[in-house]
Amino acid sequence: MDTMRWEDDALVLLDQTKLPAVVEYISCRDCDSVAGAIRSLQVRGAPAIGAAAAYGLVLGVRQAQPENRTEFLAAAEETARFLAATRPTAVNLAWALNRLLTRLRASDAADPQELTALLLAEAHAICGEDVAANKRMGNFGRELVPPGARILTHCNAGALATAGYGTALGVIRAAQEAGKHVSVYADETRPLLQGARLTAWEMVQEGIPVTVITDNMAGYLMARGMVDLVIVGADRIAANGDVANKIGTYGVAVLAKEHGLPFYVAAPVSTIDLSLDSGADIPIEERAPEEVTHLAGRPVAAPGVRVWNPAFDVTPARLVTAIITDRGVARPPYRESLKRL
Ligand SMILES: CSC[C@H]1O[C@H](OP(=O)(O)O)[C@H](O)[C@@H]1O
Repeated sequence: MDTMRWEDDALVLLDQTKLPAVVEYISCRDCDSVAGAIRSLQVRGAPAIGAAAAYGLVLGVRQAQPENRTEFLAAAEETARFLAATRPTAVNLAWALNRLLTRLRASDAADPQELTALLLAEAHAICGEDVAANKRMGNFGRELVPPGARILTHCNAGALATAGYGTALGVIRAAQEAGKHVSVYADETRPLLQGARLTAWEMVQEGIPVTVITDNMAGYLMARGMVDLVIVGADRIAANGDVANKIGTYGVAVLAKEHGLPFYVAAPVSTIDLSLDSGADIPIEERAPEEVTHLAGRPVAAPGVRVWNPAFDVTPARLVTAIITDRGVARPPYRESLKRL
C-alpha cells in the first residue's frame, strides 16, 4: 500500500484519516492541498510529511509560474515557509524543504522548467532514500529483538508514517523477516488512534500478531510480564538524546524503566536535530480541542470543558535504552554517539 506517489503531475496520498475502514487516495494538484493534508493528518508521520512537503514545494513553485531564476528562488522560499508552518514538531518537514532549497541554490540553472525538474528529482530522491534508510534501520534494529519478542509500540511509526517500510515498525518487520516470530501490542494512542487504526492495520496486513490495548493498559501489561521490549518512532531528537514523539510516549518510557524493559527509539538521522541542545528546545504542536472532546464526530466530553491537546511529548534521554538509526545504533552518552552517526 503506497503512502504516496507522484502521478500525472500530482501528489497522490493515501488518506490516513479514513483508515482502516476505507482505503481512499486523494490527488493534490496544488500546494494548499498538500498543506491541508499535512495539517489534517491525511498524511502524517515525520518522514512522510517531509516527503509530502517536498512534493508540495514543487507544486507551489509551479503554481507561481516564475519567469526567471530570481522569481523561481523567491517563490520556492515563500512556499517552503508556508509548508514548514503546517506542523512544527517533526524536524523532517523543515529538513526536506531545506534540502530542496539547498539543491536549488547550488544549481546554476536558470530555466524555470529545468529548475522544477531538479526539485522534483530531489523529492523523488527523498522518497527512495527513505525506504532504503528504513530497511537499513530494520537490519540494525532486528539484532536487538530476541526470538519470540512481545513488542509494545505507541502511535504509528510504520510504512504509513514514512515513504515505506517504517521506522519502529520497520524494525518489527525486519525481525519478522529474520524468522523471529514476534508479536505486537499496539497502544491505541488517543486522541487520533494512530495505533488502533494504523499500526494494527499494518500488522494485520503483514500477518504479524497484533493486540490493540488502550493507552492506560500499558502499565498493567508490563506488570503482568507480557512485554519484552518497547520500540517507538520519533519526530525530533535533540543533541542530548531527548526524544519528541507522540503524546503518551513519555509515560510508556517511564513504565518501561519501572519494569526494567528496553525502550528503543527508531528514527532516521534526518530526525536528529543537533542544533537543539535538549528536548526543552523542541517545539510541541498543540492541536484542536475537538480531537479530544469528540470521537468519530460524537461528543465524549461535557460542553464547556477546557482542553489541553499537545500532539507530542518529550522523553528524556535517560529513559532511552538506544536510538536505532539508518547509520547504526546509538547508545548513551548520546551527545557523543549521535554526532558520530
Ligand atoms: C516515523 S515518524 C512517526 C511519528 O509521527 C507520529 O505523529 P503524527 O501521527 O502526529 O504525525 C508519531 O509521533 C510517530 O511516532
